[in-house]
Amino acid sequence: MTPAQPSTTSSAVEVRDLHLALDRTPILTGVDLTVTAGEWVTVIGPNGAGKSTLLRAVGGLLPASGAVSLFGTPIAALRRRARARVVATVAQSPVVPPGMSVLDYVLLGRTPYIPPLGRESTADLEAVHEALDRLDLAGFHRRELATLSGGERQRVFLARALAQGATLLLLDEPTSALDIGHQQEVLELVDQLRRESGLTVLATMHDLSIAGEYADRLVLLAGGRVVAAGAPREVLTEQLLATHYRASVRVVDGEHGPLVVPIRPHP
Ligand SMILES: Nc1ncnc2c1ncn2[C@@H]1O[C@H](COP(=O)(O)OP(=O)(O)OP(=O)(O)O)[C@@H](O)[C@H]1O
Repeated sequence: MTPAQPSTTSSAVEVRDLHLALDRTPILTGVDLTVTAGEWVTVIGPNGAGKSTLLRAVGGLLPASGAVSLFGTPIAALRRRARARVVATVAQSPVVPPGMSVLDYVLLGRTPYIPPLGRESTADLEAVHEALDRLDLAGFHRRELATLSGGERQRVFLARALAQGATLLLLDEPTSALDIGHQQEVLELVDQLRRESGLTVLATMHDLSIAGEYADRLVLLAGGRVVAAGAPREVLTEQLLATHYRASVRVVDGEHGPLVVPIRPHP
């Protein structure tokens, strides 16, 4: 099967009336979501809202009823290798194979390009080293992944996704373990790739100010349903955040979008 290409349609992700249950518990109910090619959409929402589950369904990692299409092709019609060339996922806590080096882990991102029973090519190794360089990880390639700090490991997970060369990145809280400097570095890099290579980004985030600064649109998920969607200014309102997060916040104007400041409710 020919991998879906972003040029065939302007819609990168199309989710219609998605219903998903885990262990017979409904987790997502009637979710609609569209991400245009080249767009950055971030799903926000309180703990347990269903954000990770939604990303996993979009990546074809969980069966769901309703329709999920990537670049105009129903996800069920994309075979595993074809899908891996289109979409790369950075999960919240990926499984780390014991004893695996950073290089071998990032090389897993090249699996869709390596023939069955074949070996990696020079181009595969170049892609791996380029991804490591871009994530400030040059020199780490021989290290055992398990010995890295949480933030270093999170950058390795992202390096694997970049090495995969997919046109759609699904990032589940990609900066949760990063210090503020590496947070900015990683998000700026993703944004740069988006501008240079037309990458499409669907992310989840808990830091609402950062979510609003980088995303074109935000989708607020609560109780497995979309309760608000639109430009950051439309979604990051004190009222919506009070209702759905039960949080006391002030929203102030920032240079690149609204900034959400938590205010202690009962000083
Ligand atoms: N196998 C399962 N069986 C039943 N419920 C599950 C199962 N896996 C996940 N859930 C529940 O699904 C809900 C949504 O989980 P999910 O991880 O998608 O939420 P989230 O919005 O990403 O949360 P967080 O912000 O805490 O990471 C949670 O209430 C979780 O407990």
